[in-house]
Amino acid sequence: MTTATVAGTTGEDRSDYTRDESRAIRRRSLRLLGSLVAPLRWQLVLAGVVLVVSTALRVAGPALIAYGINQALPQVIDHNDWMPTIVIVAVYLAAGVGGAALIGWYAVVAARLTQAVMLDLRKRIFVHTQRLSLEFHESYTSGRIISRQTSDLDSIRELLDGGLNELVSGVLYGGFTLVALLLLDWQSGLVIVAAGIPLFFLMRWFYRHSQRAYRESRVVSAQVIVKFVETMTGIRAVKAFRKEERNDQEFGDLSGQYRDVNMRSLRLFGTFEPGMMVVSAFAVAVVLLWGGIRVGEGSLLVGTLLAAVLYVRNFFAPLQEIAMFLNSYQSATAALEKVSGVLDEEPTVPDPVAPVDLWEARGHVEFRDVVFGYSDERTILPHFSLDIPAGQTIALVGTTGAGKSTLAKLVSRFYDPSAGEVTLDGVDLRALHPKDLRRAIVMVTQEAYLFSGTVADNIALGKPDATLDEIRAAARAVGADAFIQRLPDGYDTDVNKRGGRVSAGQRQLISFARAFLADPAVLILDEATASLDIPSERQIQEALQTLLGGRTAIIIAHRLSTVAIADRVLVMEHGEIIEDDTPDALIAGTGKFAQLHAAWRESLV
Ligand SMILES: Nc1ncnc2c1ncn2[C@@H]1O[C@H](COP(=O)(O)OP(=O)(O)OP(=O)(O)O)[C@@H](O)[C@H]1O
Repeated sequence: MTTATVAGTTGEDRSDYTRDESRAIRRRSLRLLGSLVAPLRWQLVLAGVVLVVSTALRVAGPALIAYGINQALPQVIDHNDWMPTIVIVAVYLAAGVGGAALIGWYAVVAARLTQAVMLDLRKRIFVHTQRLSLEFHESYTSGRIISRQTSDLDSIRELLDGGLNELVSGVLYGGFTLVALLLLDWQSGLVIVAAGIPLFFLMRWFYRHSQRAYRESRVVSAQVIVKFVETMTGIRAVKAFRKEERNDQEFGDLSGQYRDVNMRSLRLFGTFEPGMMVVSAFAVAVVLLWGGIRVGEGSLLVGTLLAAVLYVRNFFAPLQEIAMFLNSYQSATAALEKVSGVLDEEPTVPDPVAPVDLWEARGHVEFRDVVFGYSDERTILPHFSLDIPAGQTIALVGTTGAGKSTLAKLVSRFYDPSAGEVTLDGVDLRALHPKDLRRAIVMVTQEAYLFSGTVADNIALGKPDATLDEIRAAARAVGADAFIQRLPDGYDTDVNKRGGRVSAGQRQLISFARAFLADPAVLILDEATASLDIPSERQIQEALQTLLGGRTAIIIAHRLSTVAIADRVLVMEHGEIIEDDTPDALIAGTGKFAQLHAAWRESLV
């Protein structure tokens, strides 16, 4: 089981994991890797066989040279017999060309495997993060998600593309070389075995230190991306509040930190690689010296000594590659840890296992003794009950932070209550299939987000199979048709192109058309008309009347003028309803709403 302190994305920004936490994270990463390669196992086996055969052919080279010098050459010198030499040369060539061809084939197979794994992982991250609940996205910034999808995936690809191949082929090559050397001249083979001791310690030292450095590097790299994305997405606020200089400073600090962490890991590499070269030089020197003495004594043939020297050198060459692997491995495991954390997150509003059918909702919404808080520390709605009959229009008013948007989020099931239930036509929202829920309940938010594409595409979001006539009818109903007609390409205007840019009020109208087309039983409206000028507000009030007709509506009313179209007004404070009546009755009374209304009327004169 995953340790709670590092479950999912918890503790993601730390780099000081305990042994148990490290183990839990490693297990999670391996599980992910396993699930990625499982469907490709037969291709992996094929790649493995190709690699073993090609490595064996490559390792045969020095042994063939030794044979040629020791056995075939004397035949030429003593008997002018070229046959053995020709045979050896032919075999040597065949092994070389065969090994090269197989390596070429292996490279293609391995690349195909890598691309398959990357495709799967990329899609999984997208599908999964999109599925995660709003709660996750509200705390895990988009910058961090971008960093998972970009730099982390790149590190993993680098590992699979280069590193892993190098490790497997390096280990195989080293192993085969050692066996060949032991068979050819066991005394030289022992030199390699002895060199293994300092090599082991050197590798362990490098691995331990670089693991930490790479983890830190991933954390800081994500912070750099988060800062960048946050600044660019909030560029209007940045400019409005002249935050540029402070941002420059903060971004500069983070980038400097990123450079320092990278320098640290590169410096480790700067000690590790020369260390290996020294061990390699000593090993070759010892084999050459000891072999030379034995050749002098007549107990070793020159060809064997040459092959032994070649083998020792060849043995160390892939070790450099393995060091490269450790480098990309550290970076990729740190990335894999983060990615596996995101993929381990579960939606906090899970889909029902056995959904209740609700094809045609009437729109009766009820809060039954609901308790809700965004965290355990603070309750926003303490024992909240509310009954909204089908077809009623509710206006929610109240001080800022009273819990109006929270109510809306619960009705949309962006969150689930911690106790009690929210029902639609008597069915707990948790039991509804997401498709039924989204068809029955639509929330129009303040931001009225437009996706890239045409105006028609944006309206059609409400009903993907809508015809252009339906789209136009919806736009006409909410009074959006006139301005859309005036856009450069009418309904086909690209909203992201300069000429297609629409104003805040027009955006709001497009999102009304979208909701009208969706025709939900329950419409929630986070009504943000505060920024609109009076003519467009009037236009929007008219659009609202059309939009709300014949359905249950919950309007978070920021402007008291909206309240007039409601059947019922709820005044909220600290997560409770303090007044609940028709607008006229409330205005005639002496309560909070009457005071608010009186103050508002005065402000109009
Ligand atoms: N995602 C969140 N995480 C934690 N707390 C939150 C979150 N969203 C809102 N809150 C808190 O819940 C309380 C109710 O917020 P809510 O947005 O429902 O108020 P509201 O009545 O809609 O306010 P406003 O009129 O300003 O939009 C506030 O105290 C707010 O700090």
